[in-house]
Amino acid sequence: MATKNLSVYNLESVPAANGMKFGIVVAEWNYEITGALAQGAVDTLTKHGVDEEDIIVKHVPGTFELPLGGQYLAEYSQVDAIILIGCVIQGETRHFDFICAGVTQGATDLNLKYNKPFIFGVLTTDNEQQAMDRAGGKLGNKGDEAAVTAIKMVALQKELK
Ligand SMILES: Nc1c(NC[C@H](O)[C@H](O)[C@H](O)CO)[nH]c(=O)[nH]c1=O
Ligand SMILES: CC(=O)[C@@H](O)COP(=O)(O)O
Repeated sequence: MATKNLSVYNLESVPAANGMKFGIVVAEWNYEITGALAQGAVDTLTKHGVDEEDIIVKHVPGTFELPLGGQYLAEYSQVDAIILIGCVIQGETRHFDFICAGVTQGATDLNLKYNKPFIFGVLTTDNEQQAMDRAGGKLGNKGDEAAVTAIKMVALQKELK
């Protein structure tokens, strides 16, 4: 089955995001990738009505630190949702497996601990080309997907509160 383009979505399915506030935590590892993902997320948020001043962008050393960086934003800022941006590329050892497991469990735990959307904007790839393809390449930008997901989850929570 063909891999989905991460930047292709039904625009009408995305609620207006005016007034919503977002945090974005960006891993510095593979920054040529994560920087592009973060820019895609910011561009998509603003396209759907978010003011740039309502987007807080912070950086952490690596993907393993994303959950704690997200927790800092949840504790010390007033954002409605937090997007975690990282790129883990398989190396020679099993380190890849442990980073991916740690960020996945960490992000999952934060969603439930804070009753707030923490969006998994992390690429976990076999090689750099797969990452490039998903950071503004032929398969779109995972940052776009993460931003749309964040908007939809914030809108859902506002609807139900
Ligand atoms: N290999 C990658 C890493 N490794 C660093 C870890 O994320 C972490 O910062 C370190 O283990 C110290 O706790 N990080 C990535 O984001 N991507 C990688 O491919
Ligand atoms: C995913 C990683 O931590 C990776 O870059 C480390 O490479 P290696 O497994 O070859 O040490």
